[in-house]
Amino acid sequence: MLSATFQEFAHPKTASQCKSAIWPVAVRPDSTQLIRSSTSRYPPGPRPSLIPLVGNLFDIPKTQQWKTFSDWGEQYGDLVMIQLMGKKICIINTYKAAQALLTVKSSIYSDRPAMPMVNELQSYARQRKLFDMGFSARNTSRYHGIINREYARLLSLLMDGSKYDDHIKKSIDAIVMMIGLGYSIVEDDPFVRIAQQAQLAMVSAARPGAYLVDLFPVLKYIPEWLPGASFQKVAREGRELSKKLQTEPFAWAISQFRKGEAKPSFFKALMDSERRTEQDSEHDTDIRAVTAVMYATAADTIFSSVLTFILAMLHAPEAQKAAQDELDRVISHRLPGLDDRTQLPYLNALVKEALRWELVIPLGVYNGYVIPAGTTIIANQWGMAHDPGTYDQPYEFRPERFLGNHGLPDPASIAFGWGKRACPGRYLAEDALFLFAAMTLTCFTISPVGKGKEGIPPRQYSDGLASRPVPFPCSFALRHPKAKDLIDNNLEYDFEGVEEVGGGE
Ligand code: HEM
Repeated sequence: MLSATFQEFAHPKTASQCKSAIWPVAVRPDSTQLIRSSTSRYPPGPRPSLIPLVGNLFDIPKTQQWKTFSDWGEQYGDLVMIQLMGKKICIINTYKAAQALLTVKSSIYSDRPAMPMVNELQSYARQRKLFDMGFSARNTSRYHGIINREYARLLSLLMDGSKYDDHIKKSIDAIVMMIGLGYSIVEDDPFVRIAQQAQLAMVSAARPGAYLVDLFPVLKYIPEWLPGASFQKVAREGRELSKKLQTEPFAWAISQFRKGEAKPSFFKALMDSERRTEQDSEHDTDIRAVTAVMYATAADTIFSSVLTFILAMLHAPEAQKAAQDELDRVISHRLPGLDDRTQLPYLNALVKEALRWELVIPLGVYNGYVIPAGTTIIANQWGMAHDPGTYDQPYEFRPERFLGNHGLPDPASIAFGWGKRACPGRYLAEDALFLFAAMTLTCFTISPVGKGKEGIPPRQYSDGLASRPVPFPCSFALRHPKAKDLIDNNLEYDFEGVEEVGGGE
């Protein structure tokens, strides 16, 4: 059954679509010739090297691999097969194929963790259920008060105009630590520092293909002093950081809980849950791991999506203006909240477009794929979001594409991954991005610092599992005197009434 689906996508584009235009084919003089016949059960792809085991190693660029994968997609079709060290890797470049292979058929994945380097840091498969419970749409809405309060403070800091990215990063750290543990961060916070280090180790460890151990789990048994086994060192350091991340903040949270002083949070919801008994050490181990994963994954991803939103506002001032007009029309006398979302269709479309325009996680890696046995799957999320066959003029920032009955895939269904391994923090991420956009656009105009087209910062993104814009200057200018009043009045507003976060779902 699956092979039928696989075969459905495992053919190249028609001759007219296919740049090489020689399907089925054997020979072209460059390294990207098609090498398989139409009767092959595998999709086509660039020709692997004749040197044993090297495969397509030298065809894969060291940075921004997703762009090369998209070029291959145009050349070979929805699915592209490459080889590394004798191992087959299938790249999915279109939403349609990803839906069929990764979502509809997601039950065929093994539960086996995808990447040993990452899983050294976050072996929490058993704990996924707790995550899903804590961050269901309903439970996430109980954290809205925390996000509101922090953003209200952030607006007043953005008025000073400088170091906007520092202010935003701290605000998101504060949100994540409060939601995760009920913890208020301080200047140069020690827990935030550990979370950042662990996150960095995880991100560099998870760069697809960065470490062969991702493809050959057996390599993890090689001692780290052997030449070429530097991944062992990274994994060891990652394990140490992971341990620190799991123990230090948790010890603080437990002491608060025992004193009866724990604030509503993900941690407290799990501690209060009916599943836990006083002597339940297994459940406590799960809570420790899962809260650590939460603050290691949430802050940087939300930060990246917010930076992309800001960069997009510099590239598409007319979209910014349209969202501001909508906000002024619908809510004029107060700051917007998440409850206003249904009244703000244009802003909703703008946030979707920000998730599509650049991807926080450009590539997803999946293992345990059954057919062909042992194939590693790379979901080229970036390629899917920029596929002109799905989104017209994909490099343009055009929220209008998501207005009315557009029939387009929701970018969230690409940006947050697939099937069983899809992002459990999706609702929190979307809410945090939406509220950031709504509050900042109500109060500020976001503009480039420089003049003219040259003043607009380029769309340059970092590499790694999670990508973000390289730092760029911009200005937040108050839109009108009333905006300052809105900000000042909200600082006095008491958002303390954050609801208890219940277990429930
Ligand atoms: C805009 C922000 C975010 C984006 C775009 C994003 C995207 C993703 C994607 C694509 C995956 C799947 C990775 C894979 O292919 O294996 C993922 C996994 C994950 N995300 Fe997010 N994420 C975001 C925010 C968050 C937040 C706020 C949290 C925590 C509350 C979170 C927690 C996780 C966890 C724990 C996983 C691993 C899930 C598993 O393997 O079962 N993410 N995320």
